Amino acid sequence: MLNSLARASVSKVTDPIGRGLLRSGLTPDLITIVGTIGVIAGSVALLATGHLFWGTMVVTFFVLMDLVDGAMARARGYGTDFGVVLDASCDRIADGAVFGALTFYAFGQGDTVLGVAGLLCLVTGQVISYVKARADSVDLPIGGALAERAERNILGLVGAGLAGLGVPYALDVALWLLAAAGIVTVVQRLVQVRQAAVRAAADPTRHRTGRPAL
Ligand SMILES: CCCCCCCC/C=C\CCCCCCCC(=O)OC[C@H](COP(=O)(O)O[C@@H]1[C@H](O)[C@H](OP(=O)(O)O)[C@@H](O)[C@H](O)[C@H]1O)OC(=O)CCCCCCC/C=C\CCCCCCCC
Ligand SMILES: Nc1ccn([C@@H]2O[C@H](COP(=O)(O)O)[C@@H](O)[C@H]2O)c(=O)n1
Ligand SMILES: [Mg+2]
Ligand SMILES: [Mg+2]
Repeated sequence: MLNSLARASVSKVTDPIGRGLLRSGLTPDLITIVGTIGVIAGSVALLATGHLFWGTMVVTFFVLMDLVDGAMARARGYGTDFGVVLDASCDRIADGAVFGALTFYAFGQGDTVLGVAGLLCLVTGQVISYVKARADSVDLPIGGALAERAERNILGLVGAGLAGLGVPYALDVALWLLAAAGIVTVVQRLVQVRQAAVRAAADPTRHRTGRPAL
């Protein structure tokens, strides 16, 4: 949702940053990798150990680098196939680190209910993206959805940041909302794929190669 709504406005901020970083000799791939390592480090060292406020700050800074590598690719004039795969793979690793760390923290506190919410966020977040990737791989383009990556990161990080500031139940509310939205979004994406497949099957111009059932 935010991806389609906010992308153009966010680009007004990230595009000049991307141009500057490119001029300084850095590459989009390097920014993708540094951003991911930063998210992992912040998640493991701070979020997982209960330093929720500073963990949120550090992770947010590095998560935002994911918006800058694309801006650098645009400033350079082209993205690469490797960049597309690297960017999406690093997104999955970063998401796993954030929600894995919050889950670890919750279980470490003896809060099994919060831990289960964290696990649901972790798994549904990965599945939401996986369904889209598999649909892309069989040429079934699908549109936006309820809890895409930006929404997942914002909800998880705002919950963790507010909990770090001492707001009671902030993380519980955020993770349970996200777990519910995540489950709804998995179903929504599968329905979108089904509808796209039905449309494709009815399209006489679509090239059918036929696929061996492996
Ligand atoms: C009083 C509060 C105290 C608590 C403190 C809170 C502090 C901060 C709290 C929260 C802020 C969190 C910000 C997190 C922003 C996350 C943005 C983000 O994740 O964007 C990624 C998203 C998608 O990116 P991609 O296209 O690269 O990735 C695709 C995605 O992974 C798909 O997965 P799916 O969505 O399907 O599950 C894959 O399918 C696909 O393959 C993959 O390519 O980008 C967007 O959605 C763009 C819009 C983002 C809007 C975010 C608003 C952020 C706010 C400010 C931006 C300012 C920019 C400054 C840049 C500075 C850089 C250092
Ligand atoms: N290392 C990279 C990273 C990204 N790209 C290109 O940018 C697109 C993603 O941009 P975001 O702002 O959404 O991260 C990606 O699909 C690639 O086209 C790249 O080439 N190399
Ligand atoms: Mg990126
Ligand atoms: Mg990305």
